[in-house]
Amino acid sequence: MLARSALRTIATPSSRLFHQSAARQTKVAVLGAGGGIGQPLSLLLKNDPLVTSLSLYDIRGAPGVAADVSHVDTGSEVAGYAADQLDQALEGVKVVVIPAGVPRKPGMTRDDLFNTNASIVRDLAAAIGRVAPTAHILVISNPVNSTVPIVAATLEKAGVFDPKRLFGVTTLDVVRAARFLAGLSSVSPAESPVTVIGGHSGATIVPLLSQSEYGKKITGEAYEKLVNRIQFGGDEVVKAKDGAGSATLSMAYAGAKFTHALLRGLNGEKGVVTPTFVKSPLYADQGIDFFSSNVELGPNGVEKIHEIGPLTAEEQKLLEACLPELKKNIEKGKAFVAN
Ligand SMILES: NC(=O)C1=CN([C@@H]2O[C@H](COP(=O)(O)OP(=O)(O)OC[C@H]3O[C@@H](n4cnc5c(N)ncnc54)[C@H](O)[C@@H]3O)[C@@H](O)[C@H]2O)C=CC1
Ligand SMILES: O=C([O-])CC(=O)C(=O)O
Repeated sequence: MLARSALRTIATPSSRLFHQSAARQTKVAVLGAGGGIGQPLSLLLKNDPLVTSLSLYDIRGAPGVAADVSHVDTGSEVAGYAADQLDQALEGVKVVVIPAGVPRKPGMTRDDLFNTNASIVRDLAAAIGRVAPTAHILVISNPVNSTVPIVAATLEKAGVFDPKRLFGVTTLDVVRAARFLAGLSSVSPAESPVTVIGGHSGATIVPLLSQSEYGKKITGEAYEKLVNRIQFGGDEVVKAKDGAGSATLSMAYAGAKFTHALLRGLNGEKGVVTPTFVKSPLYADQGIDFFSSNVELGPNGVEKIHEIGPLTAEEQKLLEACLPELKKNIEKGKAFVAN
């Protein structure tokens, strides 16, 4: 019986194949779905053929967003959940994306968001640990360098932490790097991918331009400017929005892009590699146990953490500036849960 339906799947055209893959029940939840990122992210996930069911939660407005998005004529089912329905929203989910929390205003650092967002993320992580302990968790809420360790420590406390299933979403840095480099090199961003390592804030964002075909051609002042723009791209948007928040649309795009990459890996596709902030052995000997580098995604989440490869003297200097700040951010997150 199983074999016959599998054969039918292979024989059907691609639109049916997507439909048939609905049988896998890849249910994705967005926590913070009513917000500036959450709304366009929900729309983009509704359009992802690998998402078969979408569960939208927020303390405000998620049922309305769900009703709206549910009319889009793609195959997935959509449900919205109100403030007191977090547990229902998490039932049976395989992937949880978290853009819940406050964004920056001009003059603030991401770390200034810690006081508000740390407890939001901790409480959501505790609910995931209770209701959906085997879900893959994608953290967007800032400061990512601290919120990811907060989720890890919360799950650890509950006895359900699996480092293969926790990801800080640093994809926007990768998206910006490719876009900015493409502009300088007069090529399409698809031709100018850049690996970005470290964390997700200012000096902790380390683009490895020397490992990119077009990036290695950028030198001198142009190199300094490009690195600075990648590291402080978030500030560019915060300033332009002038008090109305930070990146939402490009972040929704980046969040949907990373979610799709993870779903491809979970579905067994080989060779899906992208930077993400995970529990990592790369600098653990220096007390830095979370780090973003290229990670291969597979059926269990993190399949393989890649080495960072050869660095130029300039990149080595960037990394030296990154590590102490990243360490402080990680320790702050851990201490919040421990105390
Ligand atoms: N990782 C990254 O690259 C990026 C991260 N961000 C971060 O994403 C977060 C969200 O940004 P925006 O969507 O612009 O903010 P927003 O204020 O527009 O939306 C946040 C949403 O979270 C909801 N929320 C608050 N507490 C909640 C809780 N306990 N449970 C569920 N939902 C809750 C709010 O009701 C709101 O709808 C911020 O922390 C921001 O700094 C933003 C851009 C890029
Ligand atoms: O800059 C911010 O606060 C939001 C963010 O993380 C980004 O755009 O990279």
